[in-house]
Amino acid sequence: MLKLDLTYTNDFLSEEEITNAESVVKALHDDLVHKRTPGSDYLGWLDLASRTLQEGITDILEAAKKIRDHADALVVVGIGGSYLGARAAYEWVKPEYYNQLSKAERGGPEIYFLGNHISADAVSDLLTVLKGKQVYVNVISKSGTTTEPAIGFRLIREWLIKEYGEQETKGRIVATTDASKGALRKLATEEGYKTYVIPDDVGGRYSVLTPVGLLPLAVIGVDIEKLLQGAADAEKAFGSASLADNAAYRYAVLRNALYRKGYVTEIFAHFEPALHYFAEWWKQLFGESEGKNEKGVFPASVGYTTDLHSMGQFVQEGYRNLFETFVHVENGIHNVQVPSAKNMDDGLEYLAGKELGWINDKARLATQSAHAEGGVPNVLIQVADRSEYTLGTLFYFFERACAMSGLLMGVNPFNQPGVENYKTKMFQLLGKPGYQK
Ligand SMILES: O=P(O)(O)OC[C@H]1O[C@H](O)[C@H](O)[C@@H](O)[C@@H]1O
Repeated sequence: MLKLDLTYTNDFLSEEEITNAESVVKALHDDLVHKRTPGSDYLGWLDLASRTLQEGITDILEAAKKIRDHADALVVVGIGGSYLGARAAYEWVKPEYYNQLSKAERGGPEIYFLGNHISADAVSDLLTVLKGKQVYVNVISKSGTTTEPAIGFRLIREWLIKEYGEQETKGRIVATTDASKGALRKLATEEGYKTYVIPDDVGGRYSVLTPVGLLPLAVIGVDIEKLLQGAADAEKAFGSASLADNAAYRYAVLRNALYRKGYVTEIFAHFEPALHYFAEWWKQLFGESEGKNEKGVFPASVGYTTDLHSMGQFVQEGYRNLFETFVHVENGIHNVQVPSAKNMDDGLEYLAGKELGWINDKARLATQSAHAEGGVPNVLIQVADRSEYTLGTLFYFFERACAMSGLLMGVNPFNQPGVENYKTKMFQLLGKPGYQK
């Protein structure tokens, strides 16, 4: 399902330093599955995929088909956990220039994201692109009160009303939010929007396999059943208490052991542009889960080989507090060969006829070896391909690993109290009622 290769951590950590954690992991695993951990109200993700498959996804698929049949463009409004999972899966599964393909080639509407910033320029640029298109909106907010998506939604809703009138607009909006609380739930009820519920027991950064991710992904033709199946199978594959059998727990123990040795920054490294937003999703997952009580591994990311020409110097020789986690996709979608061009004199003829995938992989092997030599331990996680199934397994692998890692670190991996501080200060500056100094 997924291979965890520790070849390049062996010089930095002994196997004993990992197996020593066996009994602690067993105890924490017991707490996790019996819902006795800190934040145990947020453990709905543990078996979310298998439960969702059992309950069925017909309603989501039907709603998605309706939008697919009528829309030229879907605008997804959300931030953080209500944004990154869908974006990660879209970019993982679909071609890099999906929106630029013809509708027939795409098989679904274009997709755009809004509400993940407060930039007037970015909003205006999006509205320009939407002109003349049949637009549908999926607004997503668990709390229903987050400033960025609330602003984004106001703007796109006003745009829809101008284009299609009040009545028709209501049929073009789907709201994904809390079952009963929050401003978005209230508005959706008043306006009669179609709605989906984000379960109470699933936090934002663990919500990609709820309607938060499933609806927009189904609209653009991502096979959400396979995505869920991958995660459901991962529930079993990474459900064992034993470190020997559970790669997710092994990875969790490893990053804690490295952390205790001073490797306090983890760089998620990949060699495929399609994984860029997966890395962004991963950063929120680990950053919000662990970064508290003045603890936590700082999650960063790089896209190689691009960043070997920018960050590569630092990783090789800079301040030594780094370790890397490589996620390697074994089989790309396309095969491309280097063409022969004898008159170019660029020293590349020895690679004529070679596959780019093969060259990319040699670059990855060389990077892992060089960085380890430079004092950067690195972990390799190998997955088969860019299929929905594989992605589902990887989402779950990291969720499970993150929960265990945070618990090992002694923090509550399921809250994010620190995020409120900037919000309070911003509300004071904005003059929000009730927030005056
Ligand atoms: O879905 P929402 O309630 O709008 O929240 C969106 C995001 O914003 C917050 O401030 C949190 O830090 C995130 O954990 C959350 O995913």
